[in-house]
Amino acid sequence: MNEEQRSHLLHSSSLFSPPEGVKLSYGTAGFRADASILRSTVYRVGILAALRSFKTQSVVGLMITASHNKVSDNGVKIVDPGGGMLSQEWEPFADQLAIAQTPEALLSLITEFVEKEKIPFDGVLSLVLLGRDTRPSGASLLEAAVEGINSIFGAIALDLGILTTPQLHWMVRARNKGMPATELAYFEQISSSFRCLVDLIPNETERNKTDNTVVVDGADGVGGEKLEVLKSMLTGLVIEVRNTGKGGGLLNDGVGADYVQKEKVAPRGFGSNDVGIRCASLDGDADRLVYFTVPTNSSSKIDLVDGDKILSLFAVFIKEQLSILTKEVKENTNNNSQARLGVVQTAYANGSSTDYLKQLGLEVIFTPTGVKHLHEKAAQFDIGIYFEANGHGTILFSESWLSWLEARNNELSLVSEGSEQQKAALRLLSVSNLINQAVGDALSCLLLVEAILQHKGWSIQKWNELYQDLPSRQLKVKVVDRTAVTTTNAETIAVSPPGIQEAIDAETAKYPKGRCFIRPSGTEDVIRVYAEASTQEAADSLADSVAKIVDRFLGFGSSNQ
Ligand SMILES: CC(=O)N[C@H]1[C@@H](OP(=O)(O)O)O[C@H](CO)[C@@H](O)[C@@H]1O
Ligand SMILES: [Mg+2]
Repeated sequence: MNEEQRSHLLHSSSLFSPPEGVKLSYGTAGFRADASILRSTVYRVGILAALRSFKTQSVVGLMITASHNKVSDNGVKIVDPGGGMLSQEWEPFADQLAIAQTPEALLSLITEFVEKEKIPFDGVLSLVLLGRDTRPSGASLLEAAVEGINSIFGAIALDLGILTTPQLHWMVRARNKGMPATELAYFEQISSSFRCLVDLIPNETERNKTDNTVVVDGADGVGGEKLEVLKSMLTGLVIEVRNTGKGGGLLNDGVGADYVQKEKVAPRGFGSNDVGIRCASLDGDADRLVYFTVPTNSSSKIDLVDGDKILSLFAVFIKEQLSILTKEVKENTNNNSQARLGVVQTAYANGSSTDYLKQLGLEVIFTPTGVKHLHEKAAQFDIGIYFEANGHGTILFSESWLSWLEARNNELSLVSEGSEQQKAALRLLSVSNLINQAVGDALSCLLLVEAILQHKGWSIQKWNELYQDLPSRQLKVKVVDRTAVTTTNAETIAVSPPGIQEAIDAETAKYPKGRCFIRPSGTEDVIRVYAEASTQEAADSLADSVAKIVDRFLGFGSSNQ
């Protein structure tokens, strides 16, 4: 870096001092905190994004959101060129940047890093696409990000305004593939592939049996707003959006997928008038989706249809279409077409869902929490389906398998246009266009769920009966230092503090079908406890006892203080 660049950086960073006494880290979803302390962090992530773009010689993204967290929080994360999360190798550098106390310290970190990573600056591209959710703090944080990007000579910031997180991921990926990357292109792609799937519904399906109306809770955030636009482009589906953010409701306040999934109650605006109706809920940045029904008008409790069940529905459909397609291939050619279909879950997946998926004959793999881990594993299959129980997930198709599928479809359209096999090929191609290949996307998942339910002629109740969830309970425990807990085996076993896993095991053994694990949250300053057992009372009691164990080992009254 030349002298001019160095002094520009020193000056620019002197306007963004880090908050005192706060140590933020680039967790499962980037940096997140109370919005009032985030300006310097966001500025620095702007610098990081510009460097990432120079390094990869590609377009990257920067998203300002705190997803399902409360409206006064905000956050920032980088989207890598492929549309996925920032490479994990760069996360430690993000942490160091965020805590550098002075402009000089910041400059020396950057200089060192640029040399170590051999980041090229001369005459090459650096473009960062920026998006933000509807939080009021978003506009000023976005300015800080732009300042950060502009502090690196040659880097260009392009503000795309208010977007869902998955839209930004999609646009970064599309742009790097040389495809149209506008919001309109996004809406057109997902609405037209939905239409293809609906057009391919078998005639024998009693279409009228499925109600084609779904009522969606928009969490009073960006998802509700975007769904209003998308719904006008759809045929064959009626979407009623509530909690759009326009009616004065507060973002994520008693609404949204996280609330619905964790509390298992109906969001604001849903109740006794909705008994039996198919309802869905998005989170604050529309990268999570859950479904639910209100079973009776006597309580606010709901029947939750979570991410595990969305995964199962997708798996059933994909497996079915693959078997139609490859049956033909096996009979007529030697083509090595057998797609490797795999499923990726985390320890939060309901035990019944895993049993069900294994019964279907699928390969099920577990990873630690956080999309980046799931995504990476799913990408190793020809078709990899991943979901977190909370409703974040997608289906990834490998490039090589998609090329095979396209060729096969062309072949079939010549020799047996309109055959069952060709329809299966077309359906799989449509799924690959509909479903976001970059990241979990509530809007595209909603359309895929709706298309599959129509295809199968299933009600939400029928779908929910694929298997019955084991009762579960999740709790959070505040501790002195959550980093004292380290885990292994996809987070199912606590390695430290010593003795805690033995205590958890002893407690779990008391409960039939008991399963319990703890882990430090990557987005909140808490230890999470998850328990499953044969009855709700037992799951509650197991979670409670283990929360007490956590408190005994690590709480404010413990000797670790
Ligand atoms: C139990 C749970 O729901 N954890 C969530 C939550 O992470 P934590 O690391 O548990 O705070 O937020 C992540 C980002 O949205 C999401 O990927 C993850 O699944
Ligand atoms: Mg989210």
